Amino acid sequence: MISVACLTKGSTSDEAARYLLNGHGADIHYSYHRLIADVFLSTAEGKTAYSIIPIENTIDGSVSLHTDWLVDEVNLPIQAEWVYPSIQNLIGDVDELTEGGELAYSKIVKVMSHPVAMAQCTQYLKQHLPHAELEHVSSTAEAVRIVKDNPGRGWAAIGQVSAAADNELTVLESAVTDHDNNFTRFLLVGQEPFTLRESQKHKTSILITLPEDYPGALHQVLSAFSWRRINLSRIESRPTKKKLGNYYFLIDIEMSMDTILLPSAIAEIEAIGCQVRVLGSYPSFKYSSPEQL
Ligand SMILES: O=C(O)C(=O)Cc1ccccc1
Repeated sequence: MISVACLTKGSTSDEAARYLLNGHGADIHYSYHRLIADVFLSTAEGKTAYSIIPIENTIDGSVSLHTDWLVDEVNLPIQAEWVYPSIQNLIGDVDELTEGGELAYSKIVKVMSHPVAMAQCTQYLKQHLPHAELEHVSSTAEAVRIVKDNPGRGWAAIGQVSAAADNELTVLESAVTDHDNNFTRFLLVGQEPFTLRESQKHKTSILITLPEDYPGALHQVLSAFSWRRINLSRIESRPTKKKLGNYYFLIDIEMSMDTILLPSAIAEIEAIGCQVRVLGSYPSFKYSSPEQL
């Protein structure tokens, strides 16, 4: 049995998790949490083998809060990454929010969702629901549950079809996301390597803190990769939170730690006085169809 911690049942994370994990003959047990902090802590405290973390979005970029948790609060290696299309829908009570069989935008006074899902629907909300109050909650599934628990108030949620069904609500308008190619990158974190399926691609994520007294250190870091022709797929700076103006760099590398090249690049970077922390070396899965990665 593989135990997995995830945001609320019916959340985008839940659907993405099922896409990666189900259908491989393994017995998966999900434990659901309202807050991403509790998703992380479940595995950090050894209650579950893995946690599912949404980490980056096509529209919004990095989910900073989750990145910070991964870096500052827990020490859980990344064991897999995959992308999943996060298509959101407008959900509510069909009797309350329609008129003559048509969706009545004017009846909606408040829309609730997870901030990332809300950001994915910015244009839609501006165009159709400029009058509605927007409220961020801990997940799309939580938004749908709150709408269900507050009938007659003109509230709607942005979330997943399965959450609408679980709460006996209706998808009033489907695919309200502004862009069709809306993908979210998810991470599977935990102590054990992920072996459920084979991947074509492997990645390594590292965190680099530059020495303060070494001008041009970032340039040196990048050149350690470039002359070895090692491809980087992401570089992002985040404040260290220890001193104003101090940053670390999060770098995703399209190569496994099992190669000779990558450890030697890291050794070169350490030699100039950088601190390097490997966040994980892991298989990367590409979304290809609803059935298969
Ligand atoms: O709120 C959810 O359903 C989540 O799982 C977080 C999220 C929201 C939007 C895109 C990806 C993940």
